[in-house]
Amino acid sequence: MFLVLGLILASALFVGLLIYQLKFKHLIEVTRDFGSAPTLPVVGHGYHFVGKEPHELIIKVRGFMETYGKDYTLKVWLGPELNLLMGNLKDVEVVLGTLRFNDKAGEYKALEPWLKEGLLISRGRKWHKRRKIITPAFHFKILYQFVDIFERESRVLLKNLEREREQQDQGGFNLYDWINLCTMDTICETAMGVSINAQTNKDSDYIRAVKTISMVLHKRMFNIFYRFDLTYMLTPLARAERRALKVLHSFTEKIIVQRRQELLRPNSSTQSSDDTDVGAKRKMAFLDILLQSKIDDKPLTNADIREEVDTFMFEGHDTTSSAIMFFFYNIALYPECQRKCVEEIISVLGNDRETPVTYDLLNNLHYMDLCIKETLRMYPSVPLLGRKVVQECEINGKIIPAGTNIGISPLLLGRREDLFSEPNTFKPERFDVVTSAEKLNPYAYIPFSAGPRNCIGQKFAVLEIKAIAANVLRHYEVEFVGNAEEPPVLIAELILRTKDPLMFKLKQRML
Ligand code: HEM
Repeated sequence: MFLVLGLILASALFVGLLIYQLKFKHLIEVTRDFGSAPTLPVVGHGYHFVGKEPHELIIKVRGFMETYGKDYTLKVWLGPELNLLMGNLKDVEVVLGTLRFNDKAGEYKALEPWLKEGLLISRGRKWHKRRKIITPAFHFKILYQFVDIFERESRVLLKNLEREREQQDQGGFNLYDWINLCTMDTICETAMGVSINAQTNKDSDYIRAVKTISMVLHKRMFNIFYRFDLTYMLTPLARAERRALKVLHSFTEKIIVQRRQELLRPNSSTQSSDDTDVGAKRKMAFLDILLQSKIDDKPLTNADIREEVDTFMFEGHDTTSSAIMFFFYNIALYPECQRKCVEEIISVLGNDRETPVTYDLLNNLHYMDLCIKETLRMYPSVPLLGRKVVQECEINGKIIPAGTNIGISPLLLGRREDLFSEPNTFKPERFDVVTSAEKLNPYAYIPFSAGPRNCIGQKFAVLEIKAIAANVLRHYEVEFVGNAEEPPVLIAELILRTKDPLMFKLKQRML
């Protein structure tokens, strides 16, 4: 009996050692010199994070980087998974500035059921070909006509805000929810050419499904029980996700089929005759461009198009609403900046609040540009970028083993004192290339990432933020309700959030 038990134990030990020898010994050896917090066998650094609230994680990781990071590099073992947080700008440049690190880290996996292999997650040749055909969809001619949609949807937002203003009490109200519905309407119309009227019907199946997916992404990120597919699949949350996905996918699919049929009709209003005509006709949605695109001489299938349209829906609304909310938060805290924004809006758009914003007018809002840049430095909508190392490689003399997840944080970089003076103070002028003495390293300021895999929607996003912010500021003085001395407690999900909603009060502005 004891002999059998002994043999089983010895075999288990032998297998364990063999796995260690084959898989981990090399990893441990080559990464020995990286900075690291105290670690335990098997769980690695995992025990530091167990039982922590989502908002405590940023504080913990930032503290580890400050205490244990070497050359702004920190090693974090989560069980058998090796993660490297990188903050050395030369390393950041290698990772983001080249196509060697084109694969996304494990964190993005939770998005796959919805986005499949859309541009954000795809890699290699597929990513390259898709990026090439999607790039013209962000041509200025296309963006030009989208400003009409930004204008129209921000007017609906104003109606909702006016109702809130009339009812608001001392506690103010949660501005984010309304902005989020507005950006949802905007992206739906620009991506698919249809309106879901989220701002007037926030209980539609589609909106509820998007909210469910956001909740799923949050839980999968922070709850260890939901992290592994095998255990996750059996939970009620996974069932809720499957139901939501059915709603989201069938909605996009239906629109694609309809638009395809419309485009086949002779004299279709969105049909363009040649490549250069992209956007020349009115109301060309991203979807129309994808329907007319070819890869290797073949048109894209409905499934191909769906993953890209769904990617726009995901990347194109929470990111911008997070940025708009933090923009209002900052200019509410710094009334002088709010005053300058309004002064500029009046000088560019005039005194008549009904004058619609246009592409050219928005491009003349230079001070607002600086405020948006500074907002995204302090509160980048995407707080962490992740890449997977496919083959062992060297980055500036550091050996990085295959399988490592590399994390680069626009949030941590944006708050570094050695990169930005007074990093916790809102100073839009630092981005003024004419007057500012601060020299900016392009890899220190990366809210839209950098290099070939940067945000394809950057210009779209800035135009939309400006359109919404300008229309709101023309009508209202924005006031933050809360303790202005205490910075908001942040949660670094896929999109940056605050632990508690930021509350605002609006006052009618006298022009
Ligand atoms: C303030 C708003 C926005 C911010 C801060 C932002 C930021 C980012 C960042 C940091 C990435 C790189 C992600 C990574 O490497 O993991 C990215 C990628 C992407 N963004 Fe944005 N984004 C914004 C708005 C938008 C909008 C409005 C759209 C579409 C209409 C969009 C579409 C995309 C797409 C498709 C990608 C993937 C690009 C690729 O991998 O080739 N984004 N964005």
